[in-house]
Amino acid sequence: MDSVTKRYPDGTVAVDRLSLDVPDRSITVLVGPSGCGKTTTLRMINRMVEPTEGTILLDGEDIRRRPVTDLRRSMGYVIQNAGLFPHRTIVDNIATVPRMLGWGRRRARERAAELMERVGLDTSLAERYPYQLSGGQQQRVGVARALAADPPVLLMDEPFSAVDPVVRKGLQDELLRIQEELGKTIVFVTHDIDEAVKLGTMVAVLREGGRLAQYASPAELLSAPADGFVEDFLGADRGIRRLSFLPSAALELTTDAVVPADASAERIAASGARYLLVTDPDGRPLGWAEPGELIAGDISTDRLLPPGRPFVPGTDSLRVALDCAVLSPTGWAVAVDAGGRVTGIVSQQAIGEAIRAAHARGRTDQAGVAP
Ligand SMILES: Nc1ncnc2c1ncn2[C@@H]1O[C@H](COP(=O)(O)OP(=O)(O)OP(=O)(O)O)[C@@H](O)[C@H]1O
Repeated sequence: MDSVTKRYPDGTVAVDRLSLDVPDRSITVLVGPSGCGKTTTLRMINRMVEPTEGTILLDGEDIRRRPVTDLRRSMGYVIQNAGLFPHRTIVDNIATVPRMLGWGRRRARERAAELMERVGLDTSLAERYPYQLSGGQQQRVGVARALAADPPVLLMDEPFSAVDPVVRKGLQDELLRIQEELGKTIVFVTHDIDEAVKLGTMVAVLREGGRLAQYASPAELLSAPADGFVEDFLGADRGIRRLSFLPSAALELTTDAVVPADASAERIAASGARYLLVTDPDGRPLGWAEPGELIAGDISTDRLLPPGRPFVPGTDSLRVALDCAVLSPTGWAVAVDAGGRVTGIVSQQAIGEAIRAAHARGRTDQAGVAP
């Protein structure tokens, strides 16, 4: 998208010289306050709105050179409240585009059933009408319908805004999974920065007047907002949210204070730690105790403090590790492997040091300083 401007006939400049390079097979999110031109931008991509100036290229070709019907067929479109046809059943809603493309009824219905499964809908809902589905289910139908003809591009305009936070999280997770499986190029509009940061490979923050404030990856956005507008828009806790993009794999774990429930008196005394983490015979965490409270060979679990939520280094972020440490009754986070067996513990202080080190590395990387 190269220096694209949309001026509506009444003079409103909805989008002002917007240039964006949308990467293939990833999710690009357009985010910003109400009226900043997100929907207009999205609709210029499928030519529901024609730009006043500038060019939009798809695979290097100016979209104005493609017949509109052809262009739209290569782009699934999902809107808020799904926009389903109320008098058609779910399966017929999903099969709409394949039928328009001349597919036989049976093949189109089979495709619809396959897509229902893909978006997490029970196929027993196929013969219902949209009003007989919950908002979240309708949104899933909307996604399935947009995917029906297997378009390479999906345009999504606030698709999950009308559902409650729990359903919304489920829909977001589902979209990330679908994207990973199908490798679609998705342009996603939202006014919710948390949704943008969660879903986006790249995030374009727009400001009033349809101007681009910043175009960056979520991690870059949170660590280096371009200006005060972006910083305000990101909200107060961006420091913590940024930790979601830092891995916990490099945390240094210690096992000195990890003891099995049948530990000897020498082992208990040898740790020298203020708190010991007691594990069961399989190595799973049972709870915390002070060494003086433990009787060798007879550690009764009902006297232990709860172990707290564990984290999995390599899978979980530093944000999760820090959260585990903050919630732990001892201030130490418990690290486990995929099977839930303790691999070590790490203190809040050590996590704090790892965060500082990661930030320092980030600053060096941004400055482009050679080691
Ligand atoms: N058909 C139109 N004619 C005139 N002005 C319009 C038209 N459509 C949109 N606008 C104006 O263009 C600006 C951008 O609108 P747009 O819908 O693209 O914003 P948005 O960021 O998607 O907003 P929201 O989050 O509220 O949906 C707004 O000021 C809007 O009032």
